[in-house]
Amino acid sequence: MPSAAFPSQITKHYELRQTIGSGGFAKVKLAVHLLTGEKVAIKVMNKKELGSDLPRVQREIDAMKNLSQQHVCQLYHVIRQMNAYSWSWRCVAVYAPGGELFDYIVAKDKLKEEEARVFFRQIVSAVAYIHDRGYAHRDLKPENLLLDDDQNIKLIDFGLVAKPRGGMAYHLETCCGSPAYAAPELISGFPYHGNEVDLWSMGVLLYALLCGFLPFDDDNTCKLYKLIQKGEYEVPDWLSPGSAKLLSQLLQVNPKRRVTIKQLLNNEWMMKGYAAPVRWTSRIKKDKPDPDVLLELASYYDHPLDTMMKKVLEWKYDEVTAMYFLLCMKKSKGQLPELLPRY
Ligand SMILES: O=C(Nc1ccc2c(c1)CCNCC2)c1ccc(Br)cc1
Repeated sequence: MPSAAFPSQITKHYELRQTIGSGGFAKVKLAVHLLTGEKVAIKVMNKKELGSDLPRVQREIDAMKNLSQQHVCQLYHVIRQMNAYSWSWRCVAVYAPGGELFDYIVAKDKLKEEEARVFFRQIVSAVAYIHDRGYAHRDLKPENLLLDDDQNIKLIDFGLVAKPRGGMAYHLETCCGSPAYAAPELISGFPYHGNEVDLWSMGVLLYALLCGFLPFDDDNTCKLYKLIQKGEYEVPDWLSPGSAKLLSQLLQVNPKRRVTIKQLLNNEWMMKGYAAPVRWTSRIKKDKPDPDVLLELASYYDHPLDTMMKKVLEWKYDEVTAMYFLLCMKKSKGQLPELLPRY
């Protein structure tokens, strides 16, 4: 156990604040990065809650290290504490002051089509990006979609992500995710394709955004599964014909008839009021670090610029990676010249 004399890696770089989320096997705490003053979220996972599900933690961390996009929650720093008897992981990531999209929908009852479209375009952007990188999320639901301080979507919780060997063509055998958002083929136990499962969950998500309740809902899980496998749901009269049509394209029981993520990018409903298809490629260029931030880091660590560039490009998700991303955040808020203390 770290003592006051030997501060843990966490307290060396972060000031822990209140718990902002907990559930399942993880707890999320708000924290402040001491050097930049930026707020971060720290997801604490330990063996006690996870049981032997260490692979799930490893999957989530590996996925988050490979995913960097404007609508995917950015991982900053991974701190693991292992001893002979146990282990714990702390993932430092973007803090989302807007909280969960779930709470936003509950507070507003349901969203107008125009507002739902803004969010859904960002969700499609995030999913198109992770699918292109060969990942299926498999647990898409409003609780795993957070809102940042500009009310932009940040996708989290890659604990159930699947990166089948050879991209998305392989069937995934495991059943997972949250029942109300689970695709028929997933709950039937048949082999399924992760990307098709994600599209079904996005249909349930869009329905929840537009209606304020779920298309398939029953307290009894078996009855819920039967409803999902039948694929019949209520179409409230406030839904526009365009919304109803898109929902029918997403909530197709036969995954081969379901709309694909690429078709969604310029789908008629998605394009209403917009001049361009959904932009899904990443605006974050990890292979070309920001020169202003590099300069600030090189000055702080007292390294030549090319040495600092090499250290950043190792992407170790240590304090250097955290400093890089947090200084990028400060630059985006016009605060970069605020010099870091020099030792
Ligand atoms: O910011 C996060 N979560 C969050 C959840 C709920 C709320 C917030 C953040 C904002 C604080 N008020 C309560 C509402 C968050 C960020 C990254 C990760 Br990984 C996991 C959670």
